[in-house]
Amino acid sequence: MSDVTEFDREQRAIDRFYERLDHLRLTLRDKLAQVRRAGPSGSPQNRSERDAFATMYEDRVAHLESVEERLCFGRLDFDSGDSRYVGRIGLTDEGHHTILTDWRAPAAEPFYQATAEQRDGVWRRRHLLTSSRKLTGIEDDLLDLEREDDGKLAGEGALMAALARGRTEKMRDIVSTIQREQDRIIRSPLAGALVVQGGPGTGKTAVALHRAAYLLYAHRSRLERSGVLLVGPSRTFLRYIDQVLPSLGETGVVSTTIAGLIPHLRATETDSPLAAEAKGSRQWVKAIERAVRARQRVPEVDVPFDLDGHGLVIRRGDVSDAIARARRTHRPHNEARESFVRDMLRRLTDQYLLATGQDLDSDFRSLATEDLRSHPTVRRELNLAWFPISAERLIKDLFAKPHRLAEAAPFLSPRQREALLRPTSAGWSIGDIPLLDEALDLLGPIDGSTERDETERGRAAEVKYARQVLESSGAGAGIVDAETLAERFAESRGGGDLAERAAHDRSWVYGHVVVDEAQELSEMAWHSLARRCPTRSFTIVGDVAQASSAAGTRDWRARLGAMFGRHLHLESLTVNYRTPRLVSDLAMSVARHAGLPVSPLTSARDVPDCLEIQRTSRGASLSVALDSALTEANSRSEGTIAIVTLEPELAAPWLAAHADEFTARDGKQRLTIATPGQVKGLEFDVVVVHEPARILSAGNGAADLFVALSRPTQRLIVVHSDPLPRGFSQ
Ligand SMILES: Nc1ncnc2c1ncn2[C@@H]1O[C@H](COP(=O)(O)OP(=O)(O)OP(=O)(O)O)[C@@H](O)[C@H]1O
Repeated sequence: MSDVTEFDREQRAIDRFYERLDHLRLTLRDKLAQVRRAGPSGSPQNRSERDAFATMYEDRVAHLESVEERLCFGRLDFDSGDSRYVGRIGLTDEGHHTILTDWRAPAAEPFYQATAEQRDGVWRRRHLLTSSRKLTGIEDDLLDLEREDDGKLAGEGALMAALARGRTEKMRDIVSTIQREQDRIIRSPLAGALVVQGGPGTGKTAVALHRAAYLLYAHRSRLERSGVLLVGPSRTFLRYIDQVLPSLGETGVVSTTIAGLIPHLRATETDSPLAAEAKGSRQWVKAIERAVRARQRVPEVDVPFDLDGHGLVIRRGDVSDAIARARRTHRPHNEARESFVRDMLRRLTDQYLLATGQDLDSDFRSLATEDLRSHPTVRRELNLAWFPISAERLIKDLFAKPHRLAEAAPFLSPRQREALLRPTSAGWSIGDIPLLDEALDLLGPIDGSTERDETERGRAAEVKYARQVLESSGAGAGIVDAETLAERFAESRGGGDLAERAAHDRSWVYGHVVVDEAQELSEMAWHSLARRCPTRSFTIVGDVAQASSAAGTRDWRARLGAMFGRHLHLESLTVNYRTPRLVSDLAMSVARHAGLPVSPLTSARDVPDCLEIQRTSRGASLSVALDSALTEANSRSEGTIAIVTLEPELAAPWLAAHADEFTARDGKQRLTIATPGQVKGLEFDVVVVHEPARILSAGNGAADLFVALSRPTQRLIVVHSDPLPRGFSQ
């Protein structure tokens, strides 16, 4: 279907979209220039207003810049004779008629959903392949002629071209080739928790990111202000995916790791599997509460002391009452301490005034209270009764002092307790982060200031101010509402954009949370995330067969059932878009032999010569693996290569000596040498797996080997001197 006239006609349509895009860009740039030309003069209100509009225009220009590639990628032809073009964004002509439909709009849905069985009035789906602004190919799915298309891939040519492309260090969007089963997940309702289980390469990450973009489009007013939180397994992974959402025109997503949930801390240590499992239990919610309560203590006996020659007593009964009253405020420990101290000082002041024969409302009352506040015995005893403490100190003490751990966490076995003990000087691990998070919530900041209240007060003030600006100037009418303008004001005052501010505010409440590689999360990590999204609107993607953390899960319902109840929905993805069939079958065979709970998986494509197994003599396998990577680099001008080994540090000197040979034309490194844990979620054109049997027998064995074997998009090379694990030949 690519005769010249048809081709020309489509090229003309594409030209028109770019013309319109250029026009929009120009208009916005003009507006931006006008705002900037106004310069830094005028009242502070005028300046803020101008800054706010400038930032908004800049954002919109950036958005329009980001849709340059594959602006339009599809067309739908209906039985009615109508046709509709589908692209990255929606465009209208001068008369405000839609000429290009945003891929996320309901009108674009048939582009991804229509089949010969269920055509939705579509007789032809056309894929437009472009390079820069030029049409390079047309591919048609004729739906009214096709039957029996179950399992068929939509736009197979376009899809295969996308899958065969060499990889870079950044993931790309898949907007033009989203498949039906993926689209259904992307467009699922916002409410509830959607869990997507799928084997390696089934597009879980891609789907999760496109779903975030879809939700921001379909529920813009709800999500724009609260934002979306994206949780990934590592910083490397977050860097790998960081271009996808901007290329879909979305920037309101905060990405982080579990370790990054507490911005000022770094998790540098690795827990033993026993410690990781022990720290993951949800029972820590109660344990931390007990640990906090242990810092609220009634003295064993009454404590007498003397003030100005008058004998006074810190009575156990008073302390006990004051503790109970302070607890009833339901404030965090460090904040409620103020109530406790105030209450105790009031009681002691009464005692003092009575002892000195003065009225309880004497003028000396406040002086007496101050004397009591600074009395060494009173200070010591009140501190002991209600100890101000930071979250870091609370958790460090728990793991350094066996009696504290035993008191707070009686559910731990002696072996687990032993595995958790460590000196206070030790660094943090990922497993500590949710415990610290819980402690921060129960303790509050140590100086007693309420960060959350301040943030909220600040935000309300911004909105009020923005409303006044809009009312007084009328400038924003129809373009921006007060809340959006308030966000801009906050930005122009150096507060950073929404994503930035949310990322630095532990108490930020998100409208939706997307979790990738979710099988790794412990119960406590889920508890931390639930706090950040009380509406429990989640997209959760992962593969239980790839779970390598001892605190991770192999059963979604068992792990998440209590948290989401009947709002938990399970979906699955079954087509592997990454790995060539032979390699995928090998990875699955090894995983099955190792007893992993693998999901059904079929590969989308075959690639000739995609598997090589090299046996070497003992001691030579690492150098053979390195040489193989070099041979691959020399034989292909582009694409990425990884060596997956338990000993990446041994290869470092070799890599330093050969760095040039792995440098791509654009100066980027093409070779990665990493452990299986470090390549989780990533993919490379060529993967060299070094000594699979050793990977299998190490800590997280089977899952790690499954991850390693399922990373390549083109070719897998296995280098070994130890015998191969079961499942390699069958
Ligand atoms: N519909 C599609 N069109 C084009 N490419 C796709 C499509 N679906 C997935 N892919 C590609 O397949 C590869 C694997 O996708 P992705 O990384 O999202 O898989 P995954 O399920 O998260 O894998 P893993 O569990 O191994 O982390 C990526 O390169 C992705 O772009």
